[in-house]
Amino acid sequence: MNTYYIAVLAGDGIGPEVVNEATKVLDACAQRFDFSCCYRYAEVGGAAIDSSGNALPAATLTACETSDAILFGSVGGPKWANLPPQQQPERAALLKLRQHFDLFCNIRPARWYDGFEVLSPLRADITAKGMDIVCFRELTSGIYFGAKERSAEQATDTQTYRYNEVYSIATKAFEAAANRKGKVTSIDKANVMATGVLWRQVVDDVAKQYPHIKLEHMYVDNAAMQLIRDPSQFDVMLCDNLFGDILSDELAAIAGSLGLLPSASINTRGFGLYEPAGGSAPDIAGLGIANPIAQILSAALMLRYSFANDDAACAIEAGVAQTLKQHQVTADLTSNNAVSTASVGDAVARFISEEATSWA
Ligand SMILES: NC(=O)C1=CN([C@@H]2O[C@H](COP(=O)(O)OP(=O)(O)OC[C@H]3O[C@@H](n4cnc5c(N)ncnc54)[C@H](O)[C@@H]3O)[C@@H](O)[C@H]2O)C=CC1
Ligand SMILES: CC(C)CC(=O)C(=O)O
Ligand SMILES: [Mg+2]
Repeated sequence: MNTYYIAVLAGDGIGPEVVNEATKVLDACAQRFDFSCCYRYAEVGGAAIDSSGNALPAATLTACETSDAILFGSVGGPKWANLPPQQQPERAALLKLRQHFDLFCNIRPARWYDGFEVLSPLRADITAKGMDIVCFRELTSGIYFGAKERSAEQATDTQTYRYNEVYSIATKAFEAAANRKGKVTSIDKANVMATGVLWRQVVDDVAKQYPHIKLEHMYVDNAAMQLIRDPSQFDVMLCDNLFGDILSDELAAIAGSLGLLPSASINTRGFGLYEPAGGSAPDIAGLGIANPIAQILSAALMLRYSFANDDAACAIEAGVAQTLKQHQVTADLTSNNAVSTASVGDAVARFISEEATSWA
């Protein structure tokens, strides 16, 4: 029987609540698909600052380095927002982990689900019903990692992209498109940014190796508008670090909620960190109402990308679709009869256990 070694870093805000549901679902999968999970729980983010003064303690890094994958909740919140920038949980823990493990490739799939009431006005628009998009975001370079300066009078962030960095993420996007609808939309701001011009040139170079893939370039401002106007026109979106961060929250809103959007951040060796696209949601933390689906679907991506267990990943995704269809949804997706975070996790886990025979 395979054992999957997983570092579990729940972090702050809703992190612990939703991570708990993801491990519940993983345990149901382990029983059904005959593997075992060895969890290495470790502190990260604001919680780690509070207990040890360090957002990414050495023991946490060791837990990650000795595991096959990281299941990550979220970090940050108002309690730590006034720390010096280098010590804040988002930079000192999350960006550091992304950089340490070279997790250059961030994958955020966003799709339309049936069956729950529409709170987002975008969901009322029939065009959103065709949405099935995967966003490939460059994750370890660009403006988040460039040199920064700040004085009382001015502040500077620097964006640098190297040919190889763009090449690597673009190749991942084209590979994905070859197994999907065969279209890549590359997002940039080449009309005003030097990095945008380089980005476009490199993507054109990569495209030459994929003659059957349709490539279109789109400026980011137009992309933000086109997504709302007609998300079904997109298949694979290819973005730099900043634009991918922003547009993926938009994807989540079109799908219905930030609580639906998972992410995989992987390196060339298949090692990955799996986390919801959203943050620690301090406004709802501790209330038992956070949507755990983004975290649960992130666990599915972990099974697919780090453990090559597509059957178990598909079972989770089917369980999520079924749970949404049966209107077992948290308050972000309905104005009446919302269920708790734990109830959604229970419903997905039950589906995996009870529908086990049909997945044999
Ligand atoms: N990967 C990470 O750890 C990230 C951390 N953050 C940090 O999280 C903190 C809060 O940031 P915000 O800008 O408020 O963004 P956020 O993503 O935490 O929340 C934005 C809105 O979406 C809602 N939301 C998010 N996830 C949800 C879920 N699973 N179920 C239901 N509703 C959900 C929140 O309640 C809030 O109204 C900040 O410290 C920020 O830096 C933000 C993004 C990513
Ligand atoms: C620290 C932030 C860059 C995290 C975030 O917003 C994201 O990865 O989507
Ligand atoms: Mg973000």
